[in-house]
Amino acid sequence: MAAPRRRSLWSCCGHGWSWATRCCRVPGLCSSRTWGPLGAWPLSQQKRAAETHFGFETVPEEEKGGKVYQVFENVAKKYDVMNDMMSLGIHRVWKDLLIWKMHPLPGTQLLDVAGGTGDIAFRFLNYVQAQHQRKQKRQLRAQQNLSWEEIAKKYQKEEDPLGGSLVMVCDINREMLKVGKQKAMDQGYRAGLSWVLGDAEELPFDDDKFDVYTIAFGIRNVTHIDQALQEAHRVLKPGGQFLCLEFSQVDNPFVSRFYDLYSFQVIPVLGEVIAGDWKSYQYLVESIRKFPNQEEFKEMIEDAGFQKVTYESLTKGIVAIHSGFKF
Ligand SMILES: COc1cc(O)cc(C/C=C(\C)CC/C=C(\C)CC/C=C(\C)CC/C=C(\C)CC/C=C(\C)CC/C=C(\C)CC/C=C(\C)CC/C=C(\C)CC/C=C(\C)CCC=C(C)C)c1O
Ligand SMILES: C[S@@+](CC[C@H](N)C(=O)[O-])C[C@H]1O[C@@H](n2cnc3c(N)ncnc32)[C@H](O)[C@@H]1O
Repeated sequence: MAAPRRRSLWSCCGHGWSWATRCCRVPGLCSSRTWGPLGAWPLSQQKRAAETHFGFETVPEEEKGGKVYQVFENVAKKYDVMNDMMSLGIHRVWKDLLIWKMHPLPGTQLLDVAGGTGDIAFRFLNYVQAQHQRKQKRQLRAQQNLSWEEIAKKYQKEEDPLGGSLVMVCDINREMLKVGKQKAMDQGYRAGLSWVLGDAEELPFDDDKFDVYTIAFGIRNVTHIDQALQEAHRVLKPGGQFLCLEFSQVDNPFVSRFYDLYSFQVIPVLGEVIAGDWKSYQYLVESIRKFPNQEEFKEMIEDAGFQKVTYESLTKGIVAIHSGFKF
């Protein structure tokens, strides 16, 4: 069932993200004439203008999307190098673990929301390709009368090295997708990969379409997390899996002290030195603190209709992988 559309005071023009050429959430960029000033709405509705957080700042809900957009527009070009520097490469291990947990089989249709510069998508493609090759080799070895040369020939003839797997990277930010597409070209990823501009809160896909939905370090930035979770549930096929990799709550007071020190004293400095952007990295560490802990987020996933919801904390709870199923 499709989730109902929300209506905000500064309502989106309704273009939808699948074809909009401008970001409706960035103030001043939306070309639609359907945007209206607050005064155009009845007073009773104006009073209900909800507030949310943007890091430690309190902002009207309608402003958060634009601010988040600007953060990722600013950091897009330095995003990958920043992640390696800030995490000393640990983010790569966390992302690998997400794919191992998914254990996708050839033929899997994956939707990677807030996919940014494609790290999850590329790992998925590597994994399914390796799985498919292993499967082929096993099948061919079973035909014992074939020589190794014949096996090699058959193996080379195979047209789809992914065994029908597909990954759709969906992100709200044009600049992040641009960097991702360039990376894909440079690294030779072409087959089985598509890029779509879209909002996690209003996904431009039909119901029951994907086997797996992933969101890595993305959901923390979404204004209405409950809405994004409902959308995840809607687009998954029955039996489909939801997987989320996100910062979480550190479970050890000693680690927590150093973690805070490193987060607040080192990360923004690195942001300034490497990306020339202190504020975006200040937002990163603040947004981590505002995100629900492992148990609270588990409940939110259950509230969206997912079943068998579990989580695994990694690196003392610095991040967690949550999993759930649509039945
Ligand atoms: C704008 O929004 C964003 C921008 C982005 O570029 C990325 C994201 C989303 C994030 C990712 C895709 C993941 C990659 C990014 C990060 C991991 C950065 C966020 C980092 C933190 C929240 C801090 C925690 C970092 C780590 C666990 C990575 C490893 C770092 C260290 C071990 C620190 C080493 C640092 C030094 C030696 C420098 C000196 C340190 C100090 C003066 C402070 C004292 C610190 C320590 C003694 C060590 C720190 C200890 C810990 C952090 C605990 C680790 C515990 C265990 C391993 C058990 C995005 O949204
Ligand atoms: C920290 S990056 C994560 C990128 C990638 N998943 C990774 O693990 O490296 C967060 C991404 O979330 C995207 N994002 C933020 N709000 C979004 C929304 N409402 N819908 C879709 N993507 C969103 C940003 O544009 C950004 O690319």
